[in-house]
Amino acid sequence: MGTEQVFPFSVVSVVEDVLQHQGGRLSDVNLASRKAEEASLRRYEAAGWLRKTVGVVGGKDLPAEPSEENFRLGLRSGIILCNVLNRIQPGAVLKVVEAPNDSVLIPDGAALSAFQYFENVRNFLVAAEEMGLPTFEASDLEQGGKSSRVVNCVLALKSYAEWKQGGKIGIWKYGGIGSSKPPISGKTLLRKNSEPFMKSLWTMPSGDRDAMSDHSLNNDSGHDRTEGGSFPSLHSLVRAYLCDKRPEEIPMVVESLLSKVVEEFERRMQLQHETLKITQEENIPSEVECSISKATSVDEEMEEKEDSQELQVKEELEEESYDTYNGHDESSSQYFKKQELVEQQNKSIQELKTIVYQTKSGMKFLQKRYQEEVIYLSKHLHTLASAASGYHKVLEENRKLYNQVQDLKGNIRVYCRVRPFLGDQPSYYSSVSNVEEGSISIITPPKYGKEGKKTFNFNRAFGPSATQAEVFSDMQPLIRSVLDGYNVCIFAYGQTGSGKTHTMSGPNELTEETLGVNYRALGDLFLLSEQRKDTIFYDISVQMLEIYNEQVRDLLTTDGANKRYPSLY
Ligand SMILES: Nc1ncnc2c1ncn2[C@@H]1O[C@H](COP(=O)(O)OP(=O)(O)OP(=O)(O)O)[C@@H](O)[C@H]1O
Repeated sequence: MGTEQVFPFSVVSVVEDVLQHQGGRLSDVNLASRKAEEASLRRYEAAGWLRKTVGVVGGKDLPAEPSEENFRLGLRSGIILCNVLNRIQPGAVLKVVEAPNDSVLIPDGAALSAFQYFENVRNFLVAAEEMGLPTFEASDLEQGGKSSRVVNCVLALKSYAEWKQGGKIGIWKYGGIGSSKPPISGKTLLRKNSEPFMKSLWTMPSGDRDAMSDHSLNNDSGHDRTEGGSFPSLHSLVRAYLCDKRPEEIPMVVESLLSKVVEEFERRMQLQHETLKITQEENIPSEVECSISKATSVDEEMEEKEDSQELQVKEELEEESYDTYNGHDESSSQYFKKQELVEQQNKSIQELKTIVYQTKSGMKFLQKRYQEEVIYLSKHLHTLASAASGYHKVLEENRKLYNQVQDLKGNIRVYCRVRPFLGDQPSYYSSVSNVEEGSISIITPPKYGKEGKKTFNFNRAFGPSATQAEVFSDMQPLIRSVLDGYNVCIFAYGQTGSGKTHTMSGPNELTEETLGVNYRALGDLFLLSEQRKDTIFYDISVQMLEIYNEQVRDLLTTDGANKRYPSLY
C-alpha cells in the first residue's frame, strides 16, 4: 500500500518542509513537556529495574531516579547492562570486563579504559540485537540527549525478562512507548542491519545519523517501525535502496536530506499518534449521533472529534495494512472489507461535516436576522419612549390649560334655572319675560305708568324647557377638575318647590334622561377614573347628608337609629 494513500500528509510535503525549514520542528509546547515527563518516568522505570536486577552493590553507580546524564554515566561502562543481560539470558554476553575492585569509579567512567567499556557496550548491543531487542548506538552513552534509545532497549529487556519469568506464555510483545508491537521471538525474528547501509549511516554527519537511528529502535521481519506507531517505516525503503550502493555513491547531501525526511516523516507520525491518544482520552466519542448533538452546541469540538475519528479510521487502516503486509492474521479480503468500511465512515464524516456547515450557516443567518430585529425594535422602542414622554408633557400642559380655563370662567359660577309650570297651571302667570343665555328678565309691577322689568345676569340661565343634560353640560368640566386635584362644590339654592331636588337628583321616577347633576357627576367621576386607571389610582367615596331644621341626617345609612346626627348646638 502506498504510504501517501494512508497518511494524512504526503511525503512530498514532508520533503518540502524539510527543505524549507532545514529540519525545523513544529512547536508544540504541551506535547513536548508531556513527552519529557514521559521520558523521565520511563528512565526511572528502566533504572529501577536495572538496580533491582543487578543488586544494590552492582547498581551502586546508577541512581534510582537518575537524570539523563546520570543514567548515561551509570551505564557508560556497560557493566550493568552486560550483567543484567546475563541474568536474564545466561551466557548472552560471554565476556564482561569488570572494573578493578580498588579503583574508584568516577562519574565519567574513567576507571575503565575507553576500549574496555566500549567492548562491554558493544558485546551487550550484539547480544541484544541477536535477541531481537531494540538497540542503540555505543555513542549514545558518550553524548547527552540520546538516552531514550538506551531506555527503550532496557525496557524492552525488562519486558522480555518478565515474559520469560512468567513462563513464556503467549507471544512476547515489546511494550515500548505504549503500543503493542508484533511478536518478536528471539532469533527467529532476528534481523541485522545491512553492512552497506550501516556504513552509509556512519558516513553521515553525527546529527543526521542520530536523527535516523532515533527512529530505528525496533527491527523485525525486515520492517522498521516508528517509536509509538505500527507503520512500515521509510527506513526499510531507504535501506533497501541503499543496501547495494557504495558509500561513495551516495552524496552527503542526499544522505542528509533522506535522513531528515525520514526523521520529519516519522516525527509527524508520532505526533499523529499522540494527538489521537489525547483526543481519545479527552473526548471518547462513542456514537456519531452523540457527536452531532454536541456539534450543534459546540461546532469546533465537533470538528475536532470528526478529525480524530478520521485519524482513528486511518490509523486502523494503517495498522491493518501493516498486519497484512507482514502476512499475519488478516486476509486480504478482510482488509479490503475494512478499507470499504473506512471509506463509508469517511463518507459519513463528510456528510456530517456538510450538515454541520449548513447548520452553522442557518444559525448565522438566524443570528443576523435576530440582531436586525433587535436593532429595529430598539429604535422603534426609543421612538415610542420619546413619543410617550412628549405625550405626557402635552397631557400635563393640557391639564394646566384646562384648569386655567375653568378659573377664567370663574371660581364661583351662578346658574339660574326656571322651573316649568306644574300640572294645569297656565303659563301666562309667569313673571319671566325673557330668558337669554346669560340673563333673565323678570316682569315687575308697573310704576309711574311704565311697565316694570328687571334683568338679572348669571353665568348661564336655563329656561323652563332646559333638560337635565343641558344643565349638567355646563358644570361637567368641573368634574374633570376634581380628578385633577381641584376642589369643586355644586349646590342648589331656591325657595321651596322651585326645583332644587329635581335639578340635583331628578324626579322620583328616574330615567336616563331625567338623571340629575349628582348622578351625572358621579357617573363622570367613575368614567374618568376608569380611563386613567393605568396611570392614576382614584379612591372615590360618597356621603349624603340632609340638613333640615338644624338636624343633620345621613341619608345613606341603613341603620335608622343612627340616621340622625347629634345636634350641632
Ligand atoms: N325643571 C323641572 N321640570 C319638571 N318638573 C320640575 C322641574 N323642577 C321641579 N319640578 C317639579 O316641581 C316639584 C317641586 O320640585 P322640587 O321638589 O325639586 O322642589 P324643591 O326645591 O326641592 O322643594 P323643597 O325645597 O321643598 O324640597 C316636583 O314635583 C318636581 O318634579
